[in-house]
Amino acid sequence: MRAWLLAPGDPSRWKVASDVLGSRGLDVVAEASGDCPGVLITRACGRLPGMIAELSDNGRVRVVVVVVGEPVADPWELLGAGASDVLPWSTNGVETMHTVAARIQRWFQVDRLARAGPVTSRMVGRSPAWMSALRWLVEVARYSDASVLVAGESGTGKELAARLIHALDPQRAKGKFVVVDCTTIMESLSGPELFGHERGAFTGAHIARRGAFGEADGGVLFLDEIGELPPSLQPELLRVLQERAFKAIGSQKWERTDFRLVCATNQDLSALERAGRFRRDLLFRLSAATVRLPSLRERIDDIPLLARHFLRQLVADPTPGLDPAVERFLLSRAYPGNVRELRQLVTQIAIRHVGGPLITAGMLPDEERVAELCPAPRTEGLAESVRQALEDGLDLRTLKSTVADLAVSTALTATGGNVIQAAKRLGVTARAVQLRRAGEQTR
Ligand SMILES: Nc1ncnc2c1ncn2[C@@H]1O[C@H](COP(=O)(O)OP(=O)(O)OP(=O)(O)O)[C@@H](O)[C@H]1O
Repeated sequence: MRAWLLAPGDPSRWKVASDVLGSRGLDVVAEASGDCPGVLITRACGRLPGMIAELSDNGRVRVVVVVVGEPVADPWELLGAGASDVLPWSTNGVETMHTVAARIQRWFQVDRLARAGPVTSRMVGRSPAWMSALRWLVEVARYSDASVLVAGESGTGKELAARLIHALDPQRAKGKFVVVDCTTIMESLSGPELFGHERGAFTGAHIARRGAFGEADGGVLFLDEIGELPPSLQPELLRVLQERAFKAIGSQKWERTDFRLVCATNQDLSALERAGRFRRDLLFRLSAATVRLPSLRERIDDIPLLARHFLRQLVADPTPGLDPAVERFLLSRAYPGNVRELRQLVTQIAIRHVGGPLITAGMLPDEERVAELCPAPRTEGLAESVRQALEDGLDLRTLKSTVADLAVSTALTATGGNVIQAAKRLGVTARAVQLRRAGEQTR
């Protein structure tokens, strides 16, 4: 376990810190490196956010910042710049450095699980956006018992993530994983799916049934589409979470239950809360830890990897490879349905494969092939914007430059800030992207 340690202009603190880290089994190097986590010990100053952004490669490398002297006024600024944690240097630093060492050791454990665990390997991906979500997921699942809110667009793998939390939770893995889709819960019957019911509790209740709260005892209760939970059931859920007990419908008896709650949503729950459609106290309770799964747009590097993974599942040995043209095609598509949509597309392609070592362009579904052969750029919206801009008096030069700025910033957002990928998408050099971005920032 290697970690770098910097304490600019402060050799005595560097020595104390390196002794503690060394005593905890960390191999300390005195030069920053992108290959391992690091520690920066420094006084707070205006240049600190910039330094952190550089050392952490904008959050890709984990860096603990230990601040000497006055506490930093705004630790959020440092976290925003990419620091993984910000701690004050205690009187002699020893205590602080033990905390730092424990944190770094935890990261190594998390990384090992995220990279190579038999459970995590079900979730495919290696892009920075994906790895950072996965690491956080593993950390939350393994080292806490908190309720987790998994947020992300449709098809990004939220249910898979919830199953991963169950499998990685040392306390709950042996218990059940109980799924309830909140869109199917009926308000009028006060949620028999959740509470269960006694025989004869309502018309049609011919036999007693156990509900999800009882079934999930000792395991994980996964509430999918939590934003759709009927308002009348929201205080009831909160009560069960607080009291860890519930009554089945038609029963007078309290039943104890102890489950871990994992919820998923593709909606903005804070917006629902502001609109009065979701209880604030419940929202706080559910989102003790929030894991946001990236869309496929934010992890396009993972597309070939995912496509091969699905092909392996669908076509038995020998699994065909992807012709470069097919790979290019897969990379060029938009996937509003995210990983699920990619999976469906690969399934359609696999059906057309009748043998041979490669998936070729001819195996793409017909409409996909047509789109590939005669790409028809969608320009209706663009034409309207250009008309509007000309009406507003913009000349061609300004218009061209504005469109180029927009294209670069959109491509950068879509690739999670990856200049090389953005350049590939735009068909220009990485330097051109950097220059335009720098131009934008100085304007
Ligand atoms: N990282 C991944 N690796 C492998 N398969 C994945 C990954 N993410 C998603 N999938 C697959 O994509 C499909 C959709 O995943 P899942 O149902 O978990 O998404 P979701 O976000 O819960 O969707 P929805 O919002 O529509 O409920 C599933 O077949 C799942 O196995």
